[in-house]
Amino acid sequence: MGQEGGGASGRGRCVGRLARASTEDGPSGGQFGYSGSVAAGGCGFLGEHVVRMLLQREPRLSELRVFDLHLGPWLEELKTGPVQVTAIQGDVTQAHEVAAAVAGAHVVIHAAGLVDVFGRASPETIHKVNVQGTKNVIEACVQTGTRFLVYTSSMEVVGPNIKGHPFYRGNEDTPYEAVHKHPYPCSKAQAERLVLEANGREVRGGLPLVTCALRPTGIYGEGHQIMRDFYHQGLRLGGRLFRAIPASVEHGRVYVGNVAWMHVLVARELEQRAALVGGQVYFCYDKSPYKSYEDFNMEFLGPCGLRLVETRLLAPYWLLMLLAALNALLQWLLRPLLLYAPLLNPYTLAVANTTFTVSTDKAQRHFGYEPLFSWEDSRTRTIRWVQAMEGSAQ
Ligand SMILES: NC(=O)c1ccc[n+]([C@@H]2O[C@H](COP(=O)([O-])OP(=O)(O)OC[C@H]3O[C@@H](n4cnc5c(N)ncnc54)[C@H](O)[C@@H]3O)[C@@H](O)[C@H]2O)c1
Ligand SMILES: CC(C)CCC[C@@H](C)[C@H]1CC[C@H]2[C@@H]3[C@H](O)C=C4C[C@@H](O)CC[C@]4(C)[C@H]3CC[C@]12C
Repeated sequence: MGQEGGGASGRGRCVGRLARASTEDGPSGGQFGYSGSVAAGGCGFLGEHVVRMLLQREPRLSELRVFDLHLGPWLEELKTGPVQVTAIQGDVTQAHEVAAAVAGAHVVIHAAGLVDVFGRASPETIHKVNVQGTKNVIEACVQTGTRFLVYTSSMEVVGPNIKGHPFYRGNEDTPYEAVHKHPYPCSKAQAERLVLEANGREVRGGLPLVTCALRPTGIYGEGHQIMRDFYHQGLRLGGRLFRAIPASVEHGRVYVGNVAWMHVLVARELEQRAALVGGQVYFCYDKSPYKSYEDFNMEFLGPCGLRLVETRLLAPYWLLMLLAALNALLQWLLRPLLLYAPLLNPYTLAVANTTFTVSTDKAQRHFGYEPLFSWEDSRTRTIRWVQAMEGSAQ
């Protein structure tokens, strides 16, 4: 009952209102009732938006458990509202901590993960967090009787592939040769498969588990670390960024508020539409324009005082490939001494240089998704966030 520690081991740390997080609670519908949710990874970039969206847009919610390895201080402000918010510091790789956090909840939104395409973490760690962590979430649902699971997958499950084939305005059924080598997309693909295969498994209490996976393209918005990095880099370079990738290479981007909304909506609809939505994948999309990665970033960084300098003649593609290879070599050589993980490496260059855009209405057809934020709103909110950043030129 109300144990500080949040988990059977006492390792997971509960802050805020204490809640029962023991695996003895029994199947959902128990103490926390129909409307208890778990947001795993709830303190990350996307996770924070999911948490806030659940509190704003899910009137039936009575309890929300925010489970994360690193808890954010902003959770404190949520504790005065009508919903019981319980912050649980825990690790998805620890099965007992996950089971304790999930027990008795109605639905789990699993957005915890290691997002690393820069070589910061080892392939083993990426696998452990993204694949073993997801296995633990699934097993926790099965053992404790939680019936509904929404998994944050990624466009990277599909591509871009190692051959650099473009995926142009594709949808969930578009044929594409998905071949991965990098640990991050490999881990996301494996985890997504596990989630989809778990659909229909019998959970404690005898009812079937209902799962689905959402595949965001590159998410942007308030809290986006790479946008922050580009902005600060631009400030250091005297208000300039240098174009590295041709403007003709298009990237699918989606606003974080719309990705969060899609998670909340599908979590709400999973029960009523289990037969249709269970076991399905959905790209996350909105009305953000198709542009190159750099031109898209300039939609926000431009109004904040940065300009994009054309350098195609100065930096031809072969030179970028050389620099990317050099960065990879330096990373390997320096590893025993320090972590060298620049944005440019052979993998990020290949992704940045391959068109990947989606055009679909599957989420609209299956569970009534419409973007909550227009492109104009998404742009304004992101610009305001950049302008408010420390060291801002504004
Ligand atoms: N950012 C994007 O553009 C993007 C695009 C597509 C999919 N995704 C997916 O969305 C999810 C969230 O990504 P994000 O961009 O918010 O990343 P993020 O790093 O900001 O958030 C991930 C959260 O997971 C938590 N976490 C990491 N390891 C954990 C562990 N062992 N136990 C518990 N919590 C742990 C982190 O502390 C963090 O709060 C990820 O699964 C990612 O693969 C992100
Ligand atoms: C030439 C370089 C300087 C350009 C650097 C840009 C590069 C760091 C960007 C370009 C595309 C970005 C990825 C893309 O938006 C989608 C995803 C999927 C998501 O699941 C994780 C993040 C990721 C891989 C983005 C990472 C940063 C990338 C590669």
